[in-house]
Amino acid sequence: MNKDCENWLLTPAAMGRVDDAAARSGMNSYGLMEKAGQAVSAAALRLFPGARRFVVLSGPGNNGGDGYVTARALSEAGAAVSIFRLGDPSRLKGDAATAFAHCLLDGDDLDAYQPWAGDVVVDAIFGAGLDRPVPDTVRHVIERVNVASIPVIAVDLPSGLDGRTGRVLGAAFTAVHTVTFMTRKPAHVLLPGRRLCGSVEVYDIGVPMRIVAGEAGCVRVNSPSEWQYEFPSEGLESHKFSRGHLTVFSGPAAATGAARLSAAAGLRIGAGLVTLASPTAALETNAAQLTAVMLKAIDNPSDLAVYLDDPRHNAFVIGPGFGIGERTRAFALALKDRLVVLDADAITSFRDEPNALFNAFSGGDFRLVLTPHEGEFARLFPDLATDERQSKIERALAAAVRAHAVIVYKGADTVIAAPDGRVLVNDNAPAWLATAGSGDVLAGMIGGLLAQGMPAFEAAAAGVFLHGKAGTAAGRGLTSEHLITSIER
Ligand SMILES: NC(=O)C1=CN([C@@H]2O[C@H](COP(=O)(O)OP(=O)(O)OC[C@H]3O[C@@H](n4cnc5c(N)ncnc54)[C@H](OP(=O)(O)O)[C@@H]3O)[C@@H](O)[C@H]2O)[C@H](O)CC1
Ligand SMILES: [K+]
Repeated sequence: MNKDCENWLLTPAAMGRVDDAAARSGMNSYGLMEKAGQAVSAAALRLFPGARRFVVLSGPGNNGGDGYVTARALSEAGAAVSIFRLGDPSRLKGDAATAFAHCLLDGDDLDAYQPWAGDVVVDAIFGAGLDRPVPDTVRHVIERVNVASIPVIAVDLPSGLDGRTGRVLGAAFTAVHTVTFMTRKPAHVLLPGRRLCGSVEVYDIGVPMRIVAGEAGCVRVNSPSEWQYEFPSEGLESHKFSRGHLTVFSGPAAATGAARLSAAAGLRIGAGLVTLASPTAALETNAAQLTAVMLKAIDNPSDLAVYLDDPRHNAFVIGPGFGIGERTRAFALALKDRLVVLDADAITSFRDEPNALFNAFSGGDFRLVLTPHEGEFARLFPDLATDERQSKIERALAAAVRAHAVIVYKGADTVIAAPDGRVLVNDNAPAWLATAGSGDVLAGMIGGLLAQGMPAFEAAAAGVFLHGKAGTAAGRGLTSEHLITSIER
C-alpha cells in the first residue's frame, strides 16, 4: 500500500471521480484495470496455491472487467479457471469490453455455477457501482457458495456490499480476502462490511497521488499519525500541575464504580491530577477504594460553582453512573466553558432537550466530547439514527455539526467526528472490549488527554485508539480493571 494514502477512505463516488480524472490526465484507463486484475490473480495464487480450480464470477461493469483480466492472468499462470458471467458480455462497455476481448476463455451464465470441492471463487460481480439490492441470480449464487464453504476472494468489495455505507444490499459474499485499489473505502472498515471483507489488501494500480489526494477529503482510518502531533509529551520539565486536572463526577453511594474506573483511566493516561467529585453520602464508599485519585464533596450546583472558580480544574467527565435527570443537566450545563466528556447517563439526561446542551457549548472552540453508543446516539439524534440512507460516518458528522461537539459514535467500528468535517473510523478494537465498564474507561482516557491540553478531536481519537490497543494487550476475558492497567501511552 502507498504510505501516503494508507489511512484515507474514499467513497465509491469519490473513487469514480479519481478514475475520470486519471483518464482525463491522459492515463491509459485500461492499464489501470490490467494492473487491478493482475493484483487479484497474484493474491489468489499466493493465498490458494493448492486450489483445484479458480472460479471467476464476472459482472456487467468494470468490476467484471477486473474479473476478466484476473481470469486471463490466472490461466496464463497455468491454473485451472472457469468463468461465470452476469449479463450478456457483448453488452460490456469500455475497458470491461477490452478485458473481455483479451480473455479467450469460454464462460457460462452465473446461474450455471455449481460449486465443487477445491474451488476458490474470485468475486468480480459488483464493486463500487452497486447501487441497489443484488438480483436474485446473485443472491442464489451467494447462498450456494456459502453452503459449500467455498473460499471467496473479492475484487474491490464483496458483491452485495454498499461501498459507501458498509451495509448489505440484499445479500453479500463473505470473503476471506479483498483486494481493493489505491485506498480503502468506508465499507472496508464500517460494520458489517468489515467482517465480510476478510483481510483487506490495498493495491497501488498507479493512479498519481495528486489525483487521489484531490478527492481524499477528511475521512480517514484512525491511527497514531492522525493525532500524534498533539499527543502530550512527557518531558522532564512537566510536572503534575502542567499535566492538567481532570474531575470525574461520582454517582450516589450505590453507583460509584463507573466513575472510579473513569478517574483511574484518566490518571493512567497521564492527567497530572484527578479528583473524584462525590456526593457527601458516597464519600466513604469512594474513600475506601481510592489512593492516587483525590476526593471532593460536591452535592449541588452551588458547590460546583465554587469548585469552578479555580480555573486549574480544566477538564471533566460526567455521566458514568451519575444518574439521569435535572441535577445531571444542571451540572453538565454549568461546565459549558470547560473541556467536557459527556457520557452515559449525562447523554440520556438530554434526550428531551438536546438543544439545551448543544446551545450551551456552541460558541468558541469545540470543547465538548459526546461518547454515545448506538442507543444513546438515537436518544440525542433520533432523526439521524433512523435515516437508513446515511452511513455511520455521515451520521456522526451530521451530529457533530449539530451539537458543535466531537462525537465518538461507539461500536466495534467507532466513528470519531468533528464539526469541522474531520472523521476517523477506528478499526483496532478487539471483540472482547465490549465489557462492563469499558465505556467508563474510555471516557476517562479522553478526559485525561483533554486535561493535558490535547484538542478535543485528537484527544477523542487518541483515547479510542489507545483504548483498543489496551484491550488487545489485556487479551480475551479482560475486566475493566485489567484494561486500565494495560493502557500504554
Ligand atoms: N481506481 C479504481 O479503483 C479502479 C477500479 N476499477 C474497478 O471498477 C469497479 C467499478 O466499476 P463500475 O463499472 O463503476 O461498477 P461495477 O462494476 O461495480 O457495477 C456497475 C454495473 O453493475 C450494474 N449494477 C449495479 N447494481 C446492480 C444491481 N443491483 N443489479 C444488477 N446490476 C447492477 C450496473 O448496471 P446499471 O443498470 O446500474 O448501469 C453496471 O452495469 C471497481 O469496483 C473496480 O473493481 C477499475 O478496473 C480500475 C480502476
Ligand atoms: K466484487
